[in-house]
Amino acid sequence: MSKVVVVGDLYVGKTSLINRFCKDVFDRDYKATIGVDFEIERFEIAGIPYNLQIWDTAGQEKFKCITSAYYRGAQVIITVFDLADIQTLEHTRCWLEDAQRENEPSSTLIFLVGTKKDKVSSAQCKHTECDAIRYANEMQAEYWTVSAKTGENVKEFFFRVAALAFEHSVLKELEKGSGPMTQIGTGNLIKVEKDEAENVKGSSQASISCC
Ligand SMILES: Nc1nc2c(ncn2[C@@H]2O[C@H](COP(=O)(O)OP(=O)(O)OP(=O)(O)O)[C@@H](O)[C@H]2O)c(=O)[nH]1
Repeated sequence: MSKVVVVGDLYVGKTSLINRFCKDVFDRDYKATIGVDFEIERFEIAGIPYNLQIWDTAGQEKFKCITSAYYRGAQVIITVFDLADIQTLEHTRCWLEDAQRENEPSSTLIFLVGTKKDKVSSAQCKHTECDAIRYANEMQAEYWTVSAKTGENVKEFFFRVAALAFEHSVLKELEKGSGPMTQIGTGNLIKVEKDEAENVKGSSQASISCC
């Protein structure tokens, strides 16, 4: 299982992104997240059960002292901004710094996600993308654009997160040098050898599924 924390300004669409993926729903009414909330999503990667524990955090400043307590132990940080509001992109650096402060920077996977793609024209999206890619490079993040309203790219995005988190876990177990038998995923004791781990990247995406 990997812990995923989703951070970003209020109203950018963090809850909507998670709800679209985990529950396949979209609510046009805004209900601010109070503190934190989480969902566990089950995947099967290369035949191995693997879970993501996805933490939704409040974007409102007044909850920061609560939410930051939940950043610790994250393997994945998803920094979210609204494609229709460039200021929220500028704030992603601070959100990432806050989340990384609680973690070992080299041990986290980072994603930069522009939401509400349905609200912007393709010209506006491309324009914002130039800045967003620059931010993503600085953050060493992978950049995605999604719409929770239409569902565009949402599944693809989370499947990618799961595949990379799984790969990361396998490689970390190998680095620990805990021997050829290692526990990955939920409940299955699998034998991971270096050659197999190196193949995970290619194979996991091809055979990933959500339970
Ligand atoms: N058109 C459109 N609206 C969206 C999309 N995603 C979210 N929204 C709307 O944006 C508003 C805010 O969404 P939330 O998901 O609650 O935002 P949040 O980032 O979780 O906000 P906090 O909980 O305050 O941090 C809601 O009214 C959503 O319906 C999207 O992809 N397209």
